[in-house]
Amino acid sequence: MTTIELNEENLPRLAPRPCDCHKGQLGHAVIVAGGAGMGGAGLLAAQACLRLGAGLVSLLTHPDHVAASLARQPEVMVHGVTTAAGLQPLLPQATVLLLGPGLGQTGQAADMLEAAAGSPVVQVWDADALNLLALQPERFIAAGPRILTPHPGEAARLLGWSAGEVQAQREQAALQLARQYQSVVVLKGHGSLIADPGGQLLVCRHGHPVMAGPGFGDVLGGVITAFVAQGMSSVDAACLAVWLHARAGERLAAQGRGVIASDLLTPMRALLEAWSPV
Ligand SMILES: NC(=O)C1=CN([C@@H]2O[C@H](COP(=O)(O)OP(=O)(O)OC[C@H]3O[C@@H](n4cnc5c(N)ncnc54)[C@H](OP(=O)(O)O)[C@@H]3O)[C@@H](O)[C@H]2O)[C@@H](O)CC1
Ligand SMILES: Nc1ncnc2c1ncn2[C@@H]1O[C@H](COP(=O)(O)OP(=O)(O)O)[C@@H](O)[C@H]1O
Repeated sequence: MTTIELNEENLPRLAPRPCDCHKGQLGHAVIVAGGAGMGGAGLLAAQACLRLGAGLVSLLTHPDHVAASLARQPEVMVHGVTTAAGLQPLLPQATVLLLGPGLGQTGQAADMLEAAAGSPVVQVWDADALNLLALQPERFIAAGPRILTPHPGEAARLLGWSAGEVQAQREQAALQLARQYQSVVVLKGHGSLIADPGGQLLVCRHGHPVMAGPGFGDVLGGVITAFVAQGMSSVDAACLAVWLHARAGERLAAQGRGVIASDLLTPMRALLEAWSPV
C-alpha cells in the first residue's frame, strides 16, 4: 500500500475565474442538514460552502432554524423542510449535494436522505447521513458519485468495527470503506486520509488539537462541497479542502483552547487565495 503525503508539490489548485464569470457557473450546492436542535451544523456547512466560493447555496433545514439562519447569513437560501415530499421540488436545482450534518436519524430524516440519494449529482455524505447508511446500506443507493466524510466513530459504524479498531488501522479502514461503499472517503481525525475505490490513498499530516471541538467537520463538509460546485473532481476537492482546513487550524493554534469552527473561515479563505488566486 502506497500512501501519498499531501504537500504543495501535489496539492490541486482551483482554476482562476474567467473575467466574465457569473454565479451560475460556480455551482448550486443544496445542503440537507440541521434537524431539530442541530441547526448550527447545517448553517456552519452552508457558510463554509459560500465562503469558499460556491455560486449559490441552499440550506434545507428544520423550520425552527430558518429565521436564525437567515439572520446570521442572508446570502444563503434557507428552506424549512422536514419531509421527502418537501425536499423533492428543491432537488433539481442542485449541482452538488451535502447530506447529513445535524440531520438526525428520525424516520423523516431517513426518508429525506433516500429522496436526495436519487439525485444524479455528486453527493457529499456526512454525520447522520453516514449513521443512517450504516443502519440500512441496502436502502440508501446514491444515483450520483459519492464522497463519504466519516470521523472514526462514524467509520466504525459503517464498517461494523469499533472506533479503536479504526484508529489502530486507519489506512486499511479508509481503503475498505472506499471499496465497500464505492465512494471517495475522507477519514477525519489527526492525519486525515483520502481514499478512492481504485486504492489511491493520500494523507494530510497537518492540523492541530485546537480543532477538537463542535462543528469542525461540518465546516469541512461545506468546503468539499464548495470545491465540487466549482468543478473539481471528488478526490481533488477532498484533498484541497482537507489541506486548507488543517492548515487553517494550525494558523489558529496560537490562540489556544476555545478556537471555534467558524474561526476557520477567514484563514481558509486567505490560504485559498494564496494557493489559487481568484
Ligand atoms: N452545532 C451543531 O448543531 C452540531 C451538531 N453536530 C451533529 O451532532 C450529531 C452527532 O455527531 P457527533 O459527532 O457529535 O456524535 P457521534 O457521531 O456519536 O460521534 C461521537 C463518537 O465518535 C467517536 N469519535 C469522534 N471523533 C473521533 C476521533 N477523532 N477519534 C476517535 N473517535 C472519535 C467517539 O467515540 P469514542 O471515542 O467515544 O469511542 C465519540 O463518542 C451529528 O448529526 C452532527 O452533525 C455536531 O456536528 C456538533 C455541532
Ligand atoms: N486533534 C486533531 N488534529 C487534527 N485534526 C483534528 C483534530 N481534532 C479534530 N480535527 C478535525 O476536525 C474535524 C472534526 O470533525 P467531526 O468530528 O466530524 O466534527 P463535528 O461533527 O463536530 O463537525 C475533522 O476534520 C478532524 O480531522
